[in-house]
Amino acid sequence: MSQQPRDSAPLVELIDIEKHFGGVRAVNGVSLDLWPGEVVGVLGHNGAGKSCLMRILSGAMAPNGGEIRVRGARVSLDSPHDARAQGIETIYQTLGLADHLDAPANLFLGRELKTRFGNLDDRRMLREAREVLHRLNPNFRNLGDPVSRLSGGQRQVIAIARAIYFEVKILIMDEPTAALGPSETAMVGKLIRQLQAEGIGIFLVSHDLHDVFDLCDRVVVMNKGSMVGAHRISEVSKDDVLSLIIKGELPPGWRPRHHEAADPAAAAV
Ligand SMILES: Nc1ncnc2c1ncn2[C@@H]1O[C@H](COP(=O)(O)OP(=O)(O)OP(=O)(O)O)[C@@H](O)[C@H]1O
Repeated sequence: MSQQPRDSAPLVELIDIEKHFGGVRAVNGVSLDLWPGEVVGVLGHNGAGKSCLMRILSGAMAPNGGEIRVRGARVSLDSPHDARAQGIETIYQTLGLADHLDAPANLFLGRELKTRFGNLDDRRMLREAREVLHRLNPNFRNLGDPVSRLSGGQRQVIAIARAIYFEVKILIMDEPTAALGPSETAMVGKLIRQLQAEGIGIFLVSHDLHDVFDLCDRVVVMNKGSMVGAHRISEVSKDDVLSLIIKGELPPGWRPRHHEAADPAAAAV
């Protein structure tokens, strides 16, 4: 879990974000921040507004209102390109990999390295891909195979490597373990902790409470477009979070669990 001191600016602040579709308030005045080295779980039923909020942060959807600040400065994220320029990258559940291409080609897809003569620099892309993939997983093999032949876990490694290579600061991960078996889920968990140790902030959109309690420092819960809870993971139980997801409120008489006092960052939430 993150033990980063909280004396710097947040990596990102979403302030009073609004998104409407006709009468549907998909995102209703949501404010949320993310700090370096922090993993924040974003939870909620289908239709709660998680995807819309994350799509707004990834530049894929324009909000109707609100403000986004990256490292303290107000930004306008009019496209995924704008978001990437701010160090914000999204790994969707589908991973966005081109199945017929190999790992290096996928890592550099759309951002290929060129020689000084303007040709594709395949040798350098292979060398750099090998370096970053092996840093994440020393057992990564089959760099020349189309990624369709790789396991779900290896495919996740490529998607994460792509983010790391391009120096992402804020990573949005959409259900990263939904399609994985137990050992690959554990490997992705290890990767997430590695990213966290490098100071990357992660929004983890998930329906899996086990993953959330295993990996996240904080959890935010959305219900019908509104944020109904934002808690350090140490102060809530799974039942508390389920109550927020289902009823939009904590159980009657709720009190924070007490062992969060051991976490020095807790006081700053
Ligand atoms: N392009 C769109 N046009 C109209 N309504 C939309 C659009 N995108 C989302 N919505 C509506 O906005 C609300 C929030 O949807 P959103 O996809 O953000 O929920 P979610 O919490 O991500 O759900 P899921 O877990 O199913 O992805 C829903 O009522 C949804 O029907």
